[in-house]
Amino acid sequence: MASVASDPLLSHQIWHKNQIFPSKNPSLGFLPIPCSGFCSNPRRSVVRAQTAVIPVDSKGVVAPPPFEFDAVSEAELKERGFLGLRKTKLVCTVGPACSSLEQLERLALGGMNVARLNMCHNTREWHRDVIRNVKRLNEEKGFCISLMIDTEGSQMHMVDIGGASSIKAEDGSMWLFTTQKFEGHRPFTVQANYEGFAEGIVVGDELVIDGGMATFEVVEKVGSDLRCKCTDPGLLLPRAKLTFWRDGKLVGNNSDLPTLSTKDWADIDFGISEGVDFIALSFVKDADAIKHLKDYLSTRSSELIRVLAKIESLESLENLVDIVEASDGIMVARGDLGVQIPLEQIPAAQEKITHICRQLNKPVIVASQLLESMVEYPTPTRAEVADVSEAVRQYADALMLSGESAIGSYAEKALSVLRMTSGRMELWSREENRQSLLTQRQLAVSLPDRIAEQICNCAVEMANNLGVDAIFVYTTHGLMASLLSRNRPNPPIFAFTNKSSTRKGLNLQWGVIPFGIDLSEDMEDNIGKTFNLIKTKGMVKTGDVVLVVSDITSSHRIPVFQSIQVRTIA
Ligand SMILES: Nc1ncnc2c1ncn2[C@@H]1O[C@H](COP(=O)(O)OP(=O)(O)O)[C@@H](O)[C@H]1O
Ligand SMILES: C=C(OP(=O)(O)O)C(=O)O
Ligand SMILES: [K+]
Ligand SMILES: [Mg+2]
Repeated sequence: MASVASDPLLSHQIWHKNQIFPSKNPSLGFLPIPCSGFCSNPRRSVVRAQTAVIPVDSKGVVAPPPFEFDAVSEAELKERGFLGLRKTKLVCTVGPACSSLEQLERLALGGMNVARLNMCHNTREWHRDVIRNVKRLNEEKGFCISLMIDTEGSQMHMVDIGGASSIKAEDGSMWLFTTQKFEGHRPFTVQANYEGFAEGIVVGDELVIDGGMATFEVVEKVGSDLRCKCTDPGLLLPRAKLTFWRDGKLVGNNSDLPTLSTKDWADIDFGISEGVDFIALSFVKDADAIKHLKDYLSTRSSELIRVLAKIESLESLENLVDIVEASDGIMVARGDLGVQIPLEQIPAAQEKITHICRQLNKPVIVASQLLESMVEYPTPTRAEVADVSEAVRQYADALMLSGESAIGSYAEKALSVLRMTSGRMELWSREENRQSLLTQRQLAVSLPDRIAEQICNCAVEMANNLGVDAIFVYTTHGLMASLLSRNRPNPPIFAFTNKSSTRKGLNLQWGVIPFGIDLSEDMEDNIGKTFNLIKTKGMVKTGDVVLVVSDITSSHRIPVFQSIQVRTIA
């Protein structure tokens, strides 16, 4: 079994500055683990990952790999032991600052599990190149990075401001908010993107820019335009969001805007044709849009594409449980949520959303402004580190970088802050045995599903009590793996699946390391085969103790449907 002393996280109780921050002393590394292999800058890499060997036959034809694993998890396991494996998953938004093959590779080595493409920005051709780069890295270098597209959605916002990066609105200044189209910039005039933006708005209403960057009062309606006086000075940024408030409540026409615009559907078709793994739906209002998109995907794509609902509007909060039930996962999109609800309500909303997701067994991503200052600066604020820690303490499945990776100067470093901070908080939660404090409501209704759920709950209790090194689960659609993950066990969950979409989907789930492998009907055969492969790769060794959970039909001679076994690696 992995001893405490062999676990770098456990044996180094004191947070060492050089784990995140580059030392001024060049002899002290950026990270505790030196880099070898294909990373060019040793100060920037996290783990040694070896290039996967793709079998090629005598005619040069590439054979399907018999066993797909994640080179980064493999390296992390060898370096840090079972308990040192990171459980919280990391999502990076890919933008111009990190889109080259080399930059993506560095993010992959830094622990990126999912690459997110925000379809609000850039062209489809640009996104296609990124998708192909990520797939190439997966194939050639043995990474397991899933791909997510995030729809633009419909929202009221200002259009560009004639190329300016911002405009100052002074206290008491008068402005026209208009739907007229014009090129360039006109003083004290702002173009809104949506013709009906002023419908239902009355004199005296408050117009808030970007959730509080500046505030105006509506003083006159001029046709479909609004004349407004600045009451709280501030900055207007390109595409700044517009919301109207009356008596402390949101008013206006956002709800008339479709969840999926024509452009969104075209982006979704693009995602299907490029074979993405997740589609994140912006400004979801209710479960209907999710169901509609899932139906559409089931007829258009042979592989399962998972649909994530972004909770970023008042309406989505009102229909939260239905939305969580209908979707394959959730993103707490705090950027726009902070435009639609008062900022001080976001922490409670986040905690509630993460809790409901765990109860309903859906993965949840906490997103936006986690390390916002790192877009410009090489160190995070203490408050940002505390925010990241809080999301990990709440057992969110994943954390997301937005501008920090898309346009920031310190993408890899921001990723390493997420990695080190989450590792630290996971260790603390284990030491405090915090997962046992969380009671779970029963999910399943049918007897087979209830059995699966109970097996997973018991398996995790056993795994924690026995202190096993790892949990192995054999799963076709990922249900058993996700039910194990839901219990947030101490040991890592190695999930073996024969479906590529299951492997990429499980990538977003807390504590799950997915492997691709051919599974047979014979469970003993599967167990023997995976033990051998994992041992050959040096990921387990003789004497390691593994708790094995399976839900795949065994051979006709021994029809085992679900089982828990504790095995020692021979
Ligand atoms: N594909 C891209 N091309 C260009 N810029 C991008 C891209 N993706 C993201 N960005 C930039 O990164 C910033 C942060 O990304 P994100 O949070 O996803 O978007 P937004 O700020 O629009 O909500 C964006 O404001 C945008 O400036
Ligand atoms: C993640 C978010 O969505 P987007 O970046 O697409 O606005 C958000 O609003 O927090
Ligand atoms: K978006
Ligand atoms: Mg948003």
